[in-house]
Amino acid sequence: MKVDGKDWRTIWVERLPAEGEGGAVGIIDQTKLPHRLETITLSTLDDAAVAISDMLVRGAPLIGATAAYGVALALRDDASDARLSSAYDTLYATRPTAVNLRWALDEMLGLLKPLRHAEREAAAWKRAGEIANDDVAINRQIGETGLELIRSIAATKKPGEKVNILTHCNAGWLATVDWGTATAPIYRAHEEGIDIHVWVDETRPRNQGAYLTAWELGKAGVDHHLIVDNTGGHLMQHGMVDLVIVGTDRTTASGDVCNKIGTYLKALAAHDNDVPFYVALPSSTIDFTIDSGFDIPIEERSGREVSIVGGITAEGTIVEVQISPTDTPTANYAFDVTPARLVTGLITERGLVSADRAAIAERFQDRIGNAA
Ligand SMILES: CSC[C@@H](O)[C@@H](O)C(=O)COP(=O)(O)O
Repeated sequence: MKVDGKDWRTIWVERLPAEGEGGAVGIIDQTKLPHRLETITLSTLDDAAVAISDMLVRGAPLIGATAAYGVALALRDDASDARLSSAYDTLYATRPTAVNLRWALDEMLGLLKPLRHAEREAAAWKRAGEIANDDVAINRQIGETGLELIRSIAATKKPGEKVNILTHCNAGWLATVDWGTATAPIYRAHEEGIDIHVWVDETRPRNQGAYLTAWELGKAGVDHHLIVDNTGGHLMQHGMVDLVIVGTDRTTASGDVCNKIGTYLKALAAHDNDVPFYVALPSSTIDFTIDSGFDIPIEERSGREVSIVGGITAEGTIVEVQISPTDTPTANYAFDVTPARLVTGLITERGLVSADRAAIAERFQDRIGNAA
């Protein structure tokens, strides 16, 4: 997406490996947004692993793409089976919930394992690049699917009325390589001149809505308001939300949706108010090995994320402040599960799919066999 007139992706190749020199990957350091747009270079497997676990990159599809490049970086001086397998394990351990991580690592391992050691590094860079490029094309397609939904709602509006969309967390271009999942339909609708407005949940504790989604939408010129996490129910009761679109870190074969903590409460409020609740996802986010959402591992992160909030002072200094008594115990569950019955539909690269086992199996028949 464009930021101040310049085209950006969240991850890119800075240097392919050449004689005697390893490759390198550039990323936007998302821990610095929205106050600073800074990039850093990943040159080693550990750089990639830390970027994922410390959330310099985050969002299920981008975690997958970064892991793929992490494998490529790992093979620089050693392309043995042992190195491949330790790179897999190191990257797999970074974050537990987003299944795109396992998907991307399996893609890499499946391709590289049968190759001769001397062929592996170049093949890894090529496949990681394809995974990144495919993500862009898939999200663009998700945008087309979702655009139809937004168009049909826009057709019911009186002149001057906006289509109001609520989103949670950041399933924007920053969570992918480009376009985003939940935001792709929003950006496409904006491009088409449809009058849209987005309610952006701040998304405590890490504030992906406040720090990232609000920044993205602002840079793209999409009308939006940042709201605190508990506002959605009130807005829905007052007819101020036409549809909810969120992303997902893992959706099961039966259509249960795991996404950022708080998503479930939005789905409940949407259900109670007859507001359509859609989930946008690439098929790499479907875990065909799991049926119930309650079998999905839920990441628990440091309590510091709950008790300490970062921001910028009026003087432009970035600071962290403690918001609770220093000795208050905290709990930090990063994701929750929205049962399929609360999901109106899945917005995918293969069109709109019902959140139920038969519909998912029918649309993604070819993917089921690949499930580990
Ligand atoms: C297109 S991204 C989908 C999800 O990964 C997104 O909604 C989300 O929950 C991100 O969580 P994060 O903890 O920031 O990685």
